[in-house]
Amino acid sequence: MDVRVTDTSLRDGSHAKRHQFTVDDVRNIVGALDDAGVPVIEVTHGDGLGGSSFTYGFSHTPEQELIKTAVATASRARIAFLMLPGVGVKDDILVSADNGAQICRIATHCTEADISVQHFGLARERGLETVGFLMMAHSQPPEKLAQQARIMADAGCQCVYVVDSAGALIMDQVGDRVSALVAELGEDAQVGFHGHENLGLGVANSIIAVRAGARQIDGSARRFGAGAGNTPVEAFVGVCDKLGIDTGIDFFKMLDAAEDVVAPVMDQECQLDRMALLMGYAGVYSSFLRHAYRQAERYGVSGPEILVRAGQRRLVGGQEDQLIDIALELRGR
Ligand SMILES: C[C@H](O)CC(=O)C(=O)O
Ligand SMILES: [Mn+2]
Repeated sequence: MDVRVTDTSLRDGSHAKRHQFTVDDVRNIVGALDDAGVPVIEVTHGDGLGGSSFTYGFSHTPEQELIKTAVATASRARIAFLMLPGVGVKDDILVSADNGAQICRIATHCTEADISVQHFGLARERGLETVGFLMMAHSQPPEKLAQQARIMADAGCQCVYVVDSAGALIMDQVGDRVSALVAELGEDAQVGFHGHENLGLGVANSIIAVRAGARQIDGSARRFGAGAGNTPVEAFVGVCDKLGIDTGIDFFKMLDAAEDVVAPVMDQECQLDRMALLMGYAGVYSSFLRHAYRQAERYGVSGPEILVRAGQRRLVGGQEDQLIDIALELRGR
C-alpha cells in the first residue's frame, strides 16, 4: 500500500448529520467500508471525544456505543477516534482504547501543538497508534507548521496531518506545507493530509499531498463531512488507481458503499454551494457551517455575512459561540 486512507464519514460526517448517528448507521457504514478494504475508519462525535454538548450539539447515541459497534463490525479495518484536548479529557482516550479503538488522533489549532503533548504520551503508553491534526493549516506558513509538527512528533505522534479545516488551501500551498513537514520529520513520523471540498479541490489537493510525501490521506465516502464535505474517498481511490498509487481499496466496492450505504444515511448531500464556497474563500472552519445556518435563521440575518465576518475575525474551532456574537452585531444587537 502506497497510501493509507482513513475514512472519516462517521466523524467529520457527524457535523453534517448534526451528530445524530445511530448504532445501525455505524454498523452499516463500517460494514460496507470494511468490505471495500478501507484500512482505517474514524468514529467519534464531530468535535471529538466529549464533543456532545450544548456548544457543539448533542449526540443521538453515546459515542462509546458507536465506537464499540464499529469495533465489533470491522473485520479488517482499524477503528480510530479523534479528540481535541479540553473538549475531551485523557480518561476518554483510555475508555476508547478499552472499547477496542486502536488509533488515537489528537487535534489542535495549528499554533497550539503543545497542548497535545500529554495526550500523545498517554496514548503511546496505552499501546495506541497516534496521529496528530494541525487544524486550520492554511492560516500558517509551511515553516511554522513544521515547527508545530516537530512538537507533536517529539511527544510521540507517529503521523502529523496538515489539516485543511477550511478547505482554503490551493494546490501548491498543500505541497509546500506537506513538503515542509516531511523535511522536518524525516524518519521520526509520517505526514498526512485532511482535505475539505469548499473550493472543490479535495482530490487534487490530496494527490499533490501524496506527491509531496504524505503517506496518510483522509476522506469521506460521498464527501460526508463538514462544509462542502471531505475529499470523496471513492473519487480519490479511482484517481489513485489511474495514477498507479496503491490504496488497497476496491474502487467498485467503494462506489457501492458510497452510493448505496452512505448516501442514504445523510440528511442531505454535502453541497458546493454559496455558503460552502464562501468558507473556502474566507478561510472559515468547516464545522461552523451548520452553526452559521442556525444563527442566521435564529437572528434573521445573512448566513453568508456571518461566515465572511467569521473569516475576518480569524475564528478557530471552539469559538462557535462567537457566531452568535456576529449574528447579534449584524442585527444591530
Ligand atoms: C474537529 C474538527 O472537525 C476536525 C477536522 O476535521 C478539521 O479541522 O477539519
Ligand atoms: Mn475536517
